[in-house]
Formats: sequence, C-alpha cells, structure tokens
Amino acid sequence: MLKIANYEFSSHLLLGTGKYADFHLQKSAVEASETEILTFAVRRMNIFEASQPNFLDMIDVDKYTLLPNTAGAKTAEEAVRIAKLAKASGLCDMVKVEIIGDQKTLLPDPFETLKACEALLNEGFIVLPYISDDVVLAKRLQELGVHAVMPGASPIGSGQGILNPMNLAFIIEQATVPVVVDAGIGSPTDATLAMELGASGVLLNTAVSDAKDPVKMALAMKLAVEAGRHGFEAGRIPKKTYASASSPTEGMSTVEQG
Ligand SMILES: CC(=O)[C@@H](O)[C@H](O)COP(=O)(O)O
Repeated sequence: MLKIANYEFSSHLLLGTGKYADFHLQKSAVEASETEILTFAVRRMNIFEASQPNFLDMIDVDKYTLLPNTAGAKTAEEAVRIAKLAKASGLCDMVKVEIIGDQKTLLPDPFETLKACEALLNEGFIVLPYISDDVVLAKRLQELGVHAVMPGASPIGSGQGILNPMNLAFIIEQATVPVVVDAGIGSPTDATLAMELGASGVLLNTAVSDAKDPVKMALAMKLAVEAGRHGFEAGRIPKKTYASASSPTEGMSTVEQG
C-alpha cells in the first residue's frame, strides 16, 4: 500500500502522460501498467481548451488519481500559479512541484522548490516535490511538512537509471514521508532496484512512452515495481566476502571410491 497524505494506492507505480505516439497506445500502456496515479503537466495538457485533444478524454478519469505537475515553471511564483490553476479546475489538491533550474540537464532548482513548497503548504496543498538525490534538501522539505519527496534517479528522459543508489538509500533511511523515485528510470531493473532500496514508489514516463513496445514495457514496469517491493519486504541476504555452501556438507557421510 502506498499512502500519501489521505490518499491510498495499491500500486506503487506512477506514470507520466507525455511523449506517447498516440492516445490509443497510451491508453493501452496505462491499462497494462495498472497504475492508479497519472501525472500531467498542467501547462502542456489542454485541460482548459475543450476543443483541443486531451488524453484525459480517452480514459475513465474516476479510475485514476490525476496528479498535476508544475513542469515548465522556472520560479516558485510560477509553480504556485500553476498549482492554483490546477486546483481551481477541480482536478486534485495534490501537486507535484517541478521547477527546473537548468535547461540542459533539466535538474530541479532546490531554492525555488523549497520556496514553492512552503507557499503551497500554507495554501493547504498536498505537496510532492521533485528534487535531486539531495539528502539534506529531502530532510529540509520533510521538516517543512511536504507529504512525499521525489528524488530523481538521473536526469529526466535520460534513461540512465539510478546513478547514486547510496544517496537514495540515505534519503529513504531518514524519510518520515514516502519517497517516490522520479525520473531517469530506463529499464525494469532500475525500477526494481529503486523499490529494493526501500522506495515507496517509482514515477516514470520515457521508459514506457519511448519503448519499442510501450504496452509490454508498461507491464514489465508493473511487475518490476512489484518484484522490488516484495524483495524489500522479504529482506535481502547480506553480501559476504567469502562463499558459504548452499548445501552444507557437515555431518554428511562420505562415499568411498573404488
Ligand atoms: C512525467 C514527469 O513528471 C517527468 O517530469 C518525470 O520526471 C519522468 O521522467 P522520465 O521521463 O525520465 O521517466
């Protein structure tokens, strides 16, 4: 169970809604993933343009929690404005704060993110900030009262997977709110590793939307996230330097030769 503020989800996989070749393919991929949370860029979706094509028209929106994100914002002020717009349209009181600080790497701006989170919390939003894998920032945001933290595995759309598992492990270790690994996931292995590290969820987009077969990849990601979660809950064995036999020979009778 993934619990964020007063929301509860059976699936630990969150999907982005950008970059799909067409809406029909996207619908099938979303269904195969069995996700319950879809995030979308308020500025990129035509939610306020009834005449424009909109993916949300294709799906049964009641089956999903729609998580607006502030992609496109470069300042706290812009992010707050976008979040308020989304809330006013009656979509969701939860918001993924995404404020990009560098256009080449698409890495988030920690200062503007902190500022926006403070303002949005004061406005009563459920706040999920997208951040770099920065342990101290994750702590500061937690202290501020955010409802989840979303550290990146690697730059958005890079598919490089988890570049610094140690930082993610540190964030998870000291977390008092859910940690959702967001961005840079390239393969099911990456998603499994994030969950095995103890993440509460994984958010991804490109790995599915740009896969050769997005529907099959969506299914693979669902299974990968589930496998990682089970592995985490089961508790992996510690790594040892030396071998220890899987079939101990102690007490075994020896078979004489000849
Ligand atoms: C859709 C969304 O919110 C993205 O900003 C997110 O970070 C996904 O990143 P990937 O495309 O690398 O999975």
